[in-house]
Amino acid sequence: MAKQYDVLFRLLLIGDSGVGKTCLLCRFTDNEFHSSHISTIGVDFKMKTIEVDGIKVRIQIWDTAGQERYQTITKQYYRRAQGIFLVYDISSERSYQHIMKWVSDVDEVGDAASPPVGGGERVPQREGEARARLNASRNPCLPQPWGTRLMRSRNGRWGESKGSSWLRSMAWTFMKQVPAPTSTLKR
Ligand SMILES: Nc1nc2c(ncn2[C@@H]2O[C@H](COP(=O)(O)OP(=O)(O)OP(=O)(O)O)[C@@H](O)[C@H]2O)c(=O)[nH]1
Repeated sequence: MAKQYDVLFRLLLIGDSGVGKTCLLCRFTDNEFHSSHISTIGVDFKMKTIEVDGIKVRIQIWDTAGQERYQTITKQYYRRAQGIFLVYDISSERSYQHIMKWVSDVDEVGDAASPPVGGGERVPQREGEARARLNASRNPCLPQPWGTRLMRSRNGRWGESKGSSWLRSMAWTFMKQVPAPTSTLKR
């Protein structure tokens, strides 16, 4: 049977419990939103295949539990990921400040970029979105928020633009050993 994709990317979502990681993933893969919060237990994953410049890219996204008690399990997935999304709730300064902690967890197993730094408590949605854009523009290591585009590697475009205005959560990814898509293409 013909291979259903040319290149596979393994990506990971991390961040505090309740910031919207599972929702972000459901919106991306199934275009669905669930208002209930059922905490992820350990890890879960979803896949989606998209076509970029004629290349079939299969994206396998691992959704991790934000709760502390699962971290021994979830950390085991960091090393195998080619990209990691740091997710926070733009209406919660606390979840944003915790991004530092998530980055240092990732640092323990590989490369990481410096996250933006903040202060304060509850942040109004518009301000949170504006800050997210500003932080992304200030730090070239952190690509644009999810609402603008999914991912962009240093070697060129291979992600998909996916605007979701309803999203409070913003995600960034920083690249770790991302291969140029062409190097892994089926010939
Ligand atoms: N209003 C609003 N609510 C959201 C949004 N994203 C997620 N939520 C809500 O936030 C809650 C938590 O969402 P989840 O996606 O389950 O959070 P999570 O980060 O996966 O949580 P853990 O699995 O515990 O780590 C749910 O009640 C969602 O409905 C959003 O963009 N807007």
